[in-house]
This record gives sequence, C-alpha cells and structure tokens, in this order.
Amino acid sequence: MTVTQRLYEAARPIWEACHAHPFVTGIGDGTLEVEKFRYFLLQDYLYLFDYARVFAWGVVKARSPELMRFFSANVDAILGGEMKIHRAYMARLGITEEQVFAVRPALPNLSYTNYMLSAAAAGGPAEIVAAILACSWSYAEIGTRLAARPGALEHPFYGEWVQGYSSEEYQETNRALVERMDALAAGCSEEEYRRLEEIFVACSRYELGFWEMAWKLEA
Ligand SMILES: Cc1ncc(CO)c(N)n1
Repeated sequence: MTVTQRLYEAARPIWEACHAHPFVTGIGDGTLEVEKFRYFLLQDYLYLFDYARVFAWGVVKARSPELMRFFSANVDAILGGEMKIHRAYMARLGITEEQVFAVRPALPNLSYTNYMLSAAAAGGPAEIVAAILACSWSYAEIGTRLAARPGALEHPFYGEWVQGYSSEEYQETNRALVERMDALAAGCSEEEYRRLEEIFVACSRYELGFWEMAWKLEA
C-alpha cells in the first residue's frame, strides 16, 4: 500500500461523512439554500488565502528549486485558479472582495487554518503536503462524485461549482499533490508516517467541521 492509500484508509469514515453531509448532497441535487451557500462562499474565500499561505510555507522550506517551484505553482493555482470559482459566484451574488474581508472567519474556519499553518510552521515539506492534501483531495473526490449525479453539472446555480471541482485543471493539480505526498514520504519511518497521518486525519475532521459550520450558518 502506498502512503496516500494508507492516509486515505485512515480518513475514510470521515470522508464518507463529508460526502453524506446535507450541505454537500444539497449542492449535488440543487436543494441547498442559496443563503447557506453564500455564507460558505464568504468563509471559503477567506479560508483560501490562508490555504495559499500554507503552500507559501512550502516555498520557504523547500530545499530544492524543483520543490520550491512546485509549492509556488500551487500558491498561484489557488490565487488564480480555484478562486476563479469563488469570484464568479461573488459576481453573481453581488459580493465584492471588500465585503468578504469585512466578514470575520467563524471559529471552525479560524481553527482549521491555524492548525494547518502551525503544522506547516513546525514541519517540513512532507507535513505541509499532508496538511494540504486532505483539503485538495476531498474536494477533488466531492467534485467527481457530484459530477456523476444526473443533472448536477447542468444545475443553473450549483453546476458551476461542480464543474470547477470536477474540472481537469483541479483534478490534475490534486493528482500532482497525491504523487508529491508519496514521493516526499517514500522511505519515511513508521514514526514519521504517524505524524503525517495525524495531520491528514485532523484536517479531514476540520473539513467535516467546515461543512457543518456552513450548514448551521455558524456566527
Ligand atoms: C474548507 C475547504 N477545504 C478545501 C478546499 C479545496 O481547496 C476548499 N476550497 N475549502
């Protein structure tokens, strides 16, 4: 079993709970209230800036130009790629960037990004990728699963979100992260693996918490 297969198995029950979460299934069948999606969008846009900062820790800590470029390209993919999904919805909902920054991150959001940032600050490239992977990979899987639901890609409001996360661009960026995790963890000790698993599972729990936060419109 590869390291990423082991990580996946360790987090599987939490991921299945994410897939079954009413917020996620509501995007898939189009029944999610736009008010909840709007709240999620604002929180997630704030989240993505810190998420990009986690990759930026990788730029700082990389010891090879190739790895440095990898992390740097990912910073760019978030700021210029993934955020396109958010900015398109913000335009549709009439939300400006200024309005987003007037919003305070809810505690599950703040706790999640602080956890990732501290794991990145304390760790090396492998810990950084482990912290990022649960986010990227779970969204890639949600995108793929929702895209397989009849009508989800064509839904007049949520279709664009499903298209974005099931897109070849997003899927390819995620695949590169999965491969990178296996390469960075190759030959690591059981003790080192345990630390990666601890981070990956904690971030998966935070992912579930983020869906729950959005579902409950947590203040
Ligand atoms: C909370 C959260 N996790 C993961 C992603 C995917 O990058 C996202 N946009 N938001």
